[in-house]
Amino acid sequence: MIEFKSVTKTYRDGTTAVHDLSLVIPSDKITVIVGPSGCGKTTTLRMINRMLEPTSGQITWDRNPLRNIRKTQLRREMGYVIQSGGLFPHRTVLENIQTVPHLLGWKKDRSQGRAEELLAMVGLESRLANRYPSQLSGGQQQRVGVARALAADPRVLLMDEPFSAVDPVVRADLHEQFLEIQRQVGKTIVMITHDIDEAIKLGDQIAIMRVGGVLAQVGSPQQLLEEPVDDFVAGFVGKDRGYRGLSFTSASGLPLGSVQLVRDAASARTDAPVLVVDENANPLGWADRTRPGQVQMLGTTFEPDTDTMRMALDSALNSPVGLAVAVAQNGRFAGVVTASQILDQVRHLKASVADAIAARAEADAARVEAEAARKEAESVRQEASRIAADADAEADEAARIEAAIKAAEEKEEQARSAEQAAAAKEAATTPAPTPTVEPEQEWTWDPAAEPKVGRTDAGDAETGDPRPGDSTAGDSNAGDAESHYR
Ligand SMILES: Nc1ncnc2c1ncn2[C@@H]1O[C@H](COP(=O)(O)OP(=O)(O)OP(=O)(O)O)[C@@H](O)[C@H]1O
Repeated sequence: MIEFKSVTKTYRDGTTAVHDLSLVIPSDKITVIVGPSGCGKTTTLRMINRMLEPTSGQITWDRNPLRNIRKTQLRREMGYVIQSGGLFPHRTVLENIQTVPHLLGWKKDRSQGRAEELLAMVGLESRLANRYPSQLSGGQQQRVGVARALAADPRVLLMDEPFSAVDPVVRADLHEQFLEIQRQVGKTIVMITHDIDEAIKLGDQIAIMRVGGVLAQVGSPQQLLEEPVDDFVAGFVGKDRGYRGLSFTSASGLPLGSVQLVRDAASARTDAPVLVVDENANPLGWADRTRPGQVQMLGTTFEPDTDTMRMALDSALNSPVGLAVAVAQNGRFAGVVTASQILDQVRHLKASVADAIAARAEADAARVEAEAARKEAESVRQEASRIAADADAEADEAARIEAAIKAAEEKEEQARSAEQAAAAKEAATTPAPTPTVEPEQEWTWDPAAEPKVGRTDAGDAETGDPRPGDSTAGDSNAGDAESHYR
């Protein structure tokens, strides 16, 4: 697999030939790069064998950056075919084909054997082996170019407009041959063309580029025909893309009807179409209604299991009675179908394709929504775990503070105990202080306030309080008075 990752190529004069190209070229398949003149096709191709280096981005081959692979090694493992073959004019056909084996130091016998083998593979007669390129037709030169590119059995084949210099008939022939070779060798092929028909015919995958070196769409031929992403692609794949699209739809689901079969056209006795068949029920032609006993041409037949709707429609349109004749693999008559039945089927399939596309679009939208929801959930989860981490940190901090408070209280308690112990010690060693006598409170006597009952001259009977002015009180009861008024 070759992968372009956001590759841009800007030439020294400031021309951006390829802009931010991301493209996967799968192994063992044909990828065709197609687009109008100057859209960057050749620049893209030349970056694959490092004839040009990207200005930015990266190209990998089986996940290895191309930058890490030596150019000489790269070019041995990648065959390169250009317009008109690009053959060396002073070397014969065989010598041209042996170019890379010669560079690799193969023994003469081996490289000559390989060249002869390839000559046959590309459909050239051995008598052409010693001719020079100028003695070959354009198509023959092109075949030699392909043979030369395949000589050292490279893993990748890069082809820059390989079939553009030959006429349409030769080109169609070369296409068939090329597809047959690919069936045999199964290389990873990257081909450039500006011809969308060629791209549709040959490509497993087509990359359409627009001027400015921007990839417009990549997909299978059928995808491009049925689901062009925009007007540029729709315009590029052509106005008759609906009809061409039939080439990718199998004829297997067509409803097949029956007709009368006869061995002898003369035995046809009805105005309805009658098919003349041989002893194995292989169709021969239609009984001619206007000339009894004569057989009208059959036109083309189709095999529902292997042929396409386009072939079935061709068969119906070419039929003198308007019926396409379906045959089994062994050629036996299988049934008939009209052009309008074929078109009904096509409309039905198109509606299913449209439904499938709509369903896919809905599924894509749901996937995008689910992805957004997943991202949202992820960010909420991250936020929650951040909050939890903060809460943990706060709890740690609170525990630290609590421990500090406790430690401080313990210290205070210790200090208090130490103070008390010190005070007790001091008290034990200090003599007891002499009790101090408080000065007597001044007393004024208010005779009006004195109660009238229970009073004796000796003092207050109830309280025992001495009367002020009692001259003996201060002398004989001095201790009691002190404790009383204190
Ligand atoms: N060496 C160069 N220096 C400056 N600009 C270049 C150089 N080579 C190509 N270009 C420009 O880069 C752009 C892409 O060229 P490129 O040859 O890759 O396109 P292309 O699609 O292969 O064209 P075409 O189909 O005509 O061969 C064009 O505008 C071309 O003029």
